[in-house]
Amino acid sequence: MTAAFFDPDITPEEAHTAESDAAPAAKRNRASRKQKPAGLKLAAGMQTAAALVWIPQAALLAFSVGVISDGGSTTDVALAALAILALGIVRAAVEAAGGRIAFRAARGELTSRRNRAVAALAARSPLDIGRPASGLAASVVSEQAEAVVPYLARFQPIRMKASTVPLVFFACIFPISWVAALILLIAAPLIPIFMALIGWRAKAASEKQLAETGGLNAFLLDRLRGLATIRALDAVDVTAVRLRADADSLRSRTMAVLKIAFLSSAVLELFSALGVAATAVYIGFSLLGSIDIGTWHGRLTLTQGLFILLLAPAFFEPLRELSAVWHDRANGEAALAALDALSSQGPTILDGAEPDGVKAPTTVPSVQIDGLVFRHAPDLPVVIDDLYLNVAAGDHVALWGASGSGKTTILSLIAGLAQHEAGTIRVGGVPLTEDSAAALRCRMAWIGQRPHIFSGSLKRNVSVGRAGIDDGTIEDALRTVRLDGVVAANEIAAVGEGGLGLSGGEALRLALARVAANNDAGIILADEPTAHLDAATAADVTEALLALAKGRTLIVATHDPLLAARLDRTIHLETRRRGIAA
Ligand SMILES: Nc1ncnc2c1ncn2[C@@H]1O[C@H](COP(=O)(O)OP(=O)(O)OP(=O)(O)O)[C@@H](O)[C@H]1O
Repeated sequence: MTAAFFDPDITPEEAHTAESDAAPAAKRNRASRKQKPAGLKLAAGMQTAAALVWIPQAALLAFSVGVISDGGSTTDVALAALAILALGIVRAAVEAAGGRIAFRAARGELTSRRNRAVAALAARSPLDIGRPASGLAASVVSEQAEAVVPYLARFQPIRMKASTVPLVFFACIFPISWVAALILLIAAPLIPIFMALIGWRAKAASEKQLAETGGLNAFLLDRLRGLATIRALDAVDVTAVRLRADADSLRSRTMAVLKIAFLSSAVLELFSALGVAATAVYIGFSLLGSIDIGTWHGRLTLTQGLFILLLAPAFFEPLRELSAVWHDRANGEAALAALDALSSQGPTILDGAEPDGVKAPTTVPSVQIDGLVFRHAPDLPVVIDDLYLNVAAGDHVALWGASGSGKTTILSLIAGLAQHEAGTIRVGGVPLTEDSAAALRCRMAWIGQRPHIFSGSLKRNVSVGRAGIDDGTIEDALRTVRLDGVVAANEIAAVGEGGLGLSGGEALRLALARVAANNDAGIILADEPTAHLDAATAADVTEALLALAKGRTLIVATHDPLLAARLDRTIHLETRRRGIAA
């Protein structure tokens, strides 16, 4: 059993992924999250090498034109033409292979960061009020995270290209003409300077836009869940106005990001066009004989001039590509930061990084609590203070106390859903620790006040993705809780989201069926199972629960005197802090 069993916002599939590496992933440090995938370096190297192939191509092209202008025939340049073609093919192949490697590496990196974020979310304690809103988490993990791929697959290789290729081209041009080299040298640095200035603004704008998107998603999901309440309180218009305002704000943030993206492209096009034009003017006048400075030896020849002219646009090409992907960087870094924020540590459930092979008790477990102390956060007062509790194997007990006395908290602590501050909890004699929690939780079943029902068939709702639960077991479980006649178990969409189509009592019986299908659960933890039910339905649920609890340990937090009276004993909790030895 994992946190996902208790967490309505995590699907069984996510739970399965998260289960394997929840805690270790959550504990990885920030530095490791900043590492870039290894394949990207290779891809960047290949794309840079492909760009440099243009140098011999340009040299051969200039040489061929020079030969023809000196009266040579096309056969004199046939070999050069073939070499240009061959180099072109090599260049295209290397570039395509580099692109493919970069894309694969980026997708792999995104998948592992997504898994890390989902694992960290699954490991967060359900008692943690600082957990990210479900809509925000869903938006970051599914939608915003996609911005990581273009950032890693395009921006990273192009950045390497932009920092290498112009320097090599400069080194090729400088020995021929220092004036042409000087023109490029003056035009080139202006581009990164302006790009950096614009980039800072772009990143800030992009972060704001992503935050706004996440906020809007969280708001939307929250309000959709509470649609009935909103209607009942006649707050539809207010909600619509707020939604419209949020959507407007998102629109203006998106436009701000786009404005900056267009501005950065315009700046770059301007400087690269000026650089190429100035080089062309210089070479043109040099060839016409109007200018005879700028070369190291004599006047510029046609071959030399053409070679420089062919290299000049290619000199700016990587910088132009950099501009095209510049806002990928802003979006990508903002998405990485958002994923990292989801993966950041908060209060977690007990779930060890490397279970040390602790064996859960094979017989029906007892629960023994000694000197338990718990607070929800370091700056909050203690909720459970020095609690002693002894529940023998097979015992059925009620936790009784005023609202706020800590009944739900105690059940959560027994299930290891939060870390206690002091004291020990033993389940079947095994101390509940990071290492033993996962194994011990496999022996527990939880019935919450409002069990989360997933949209889909009853069968899927009973099995919730757990391995080893076959159709026969599910049908038996539904029969045990007398749900078999309510809706067809196999029907794909038998139940709507949040249990739509089931009454409150039926939803609770469905939660009981989940327990009935779990033969390993030696302890049942039930949190106010009869709350919100009418007397007849509460009696039904009580009967079903008691039938299910035969031969198992049962701890029920309840305010229901009829339910408490049916259990072996009642443990009274004082409101606030002090527990009673039981
Ligand atoms: N996630 C949380 N973060 C901070 N404080 C919390 C959190 N959950 C509960 N509390 C506080 O802890 C105390 C105990 O809450 P708990 O839900 O365990 O009480 P309870 O006895 O189950 O109440 P009820 O009978 O109303 O369900 C309460 O004062 C409550 O305000």
